[in-house]
Amino acid sequence: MHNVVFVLGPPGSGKGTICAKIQENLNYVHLSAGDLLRAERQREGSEFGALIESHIRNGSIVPVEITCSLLENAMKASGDVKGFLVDGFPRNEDNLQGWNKQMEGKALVQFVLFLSCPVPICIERCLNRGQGRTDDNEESLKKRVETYNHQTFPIIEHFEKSGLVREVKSERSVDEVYADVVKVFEQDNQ
Ligand SMILES: Nc1ncnc2c1ncn2[C@@H]1O[C@H](COP(=O)(O)OP(=O)(O)OP(=O)(O)O)[C@@H](O)[C@H]1O
Ligand SMILES: Nc1ccn([C@H]2C[C@H](O)[C@@H](COP(=O)(O)O)O2)c(=O)n1
Ligand SMILES: [Mg+2]
Repeated sequence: MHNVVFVLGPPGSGKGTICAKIQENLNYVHLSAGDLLRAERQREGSEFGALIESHIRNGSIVPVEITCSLLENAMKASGDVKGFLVDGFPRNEDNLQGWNKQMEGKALVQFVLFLSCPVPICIERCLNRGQGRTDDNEESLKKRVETYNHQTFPIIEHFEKSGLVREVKSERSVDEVYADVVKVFEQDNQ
């Protein structure tokens, strides 16, 4: 049974940055759904490359059959670990239903780490990110924020109903955000 922490928040809220620090210090394995999709997009012979690129540019969400299989394969390849940080997933109802169907009996969701951050700050961070992403531009970001507000935030509200959400405000410095994230993991592991 894989232990899983979902990490959600608007684009640019710091999910990847914080997950990298958790992986380094708290023995969780960071799986970014976005990174896995970008790798699949580039994979020689992938039948999904064009589809993935179109969704990424459009800020829309790739069908869960593709994303969830990439996540499950990555978990299987990681062997026996303390747990997984599943970054940027589930991002919509299709993701959630697909996860429940494919991962039933295989994964236990400990909690959802929600990095909340005002959208203008998020957009500024993405525009200054400098990683050459095809979706770090005004047009894609507008659509990504729309997707977050209308499709992803309802998923956070779904988990909130079960008391699984741990919100950390992430407009502060990385160190301040991370200090509070460590407290969340410490409280959960008590
Ligand atoms: N607390 C912070 N303060 C200032 N800059 C930050 C903070 N956290 C992350 N950043 C910077 O903001 C940018 C976006 O961070 P990151 O890639 O971690 O966000 P994300 O939530 O994974 O975004 P996306 O959903 O687009 O992948 C990066 O350039 C990162 O260095
Ligand atoms: N569950 C997911 C996660 C990501 N994607 C696509 C669409 C996102 O805008 C893009 C980038 O994700 P990020 O690196 O910003 O977390 O990847 C998706 O379709 N489904
Ligand atoms: Mg990210």
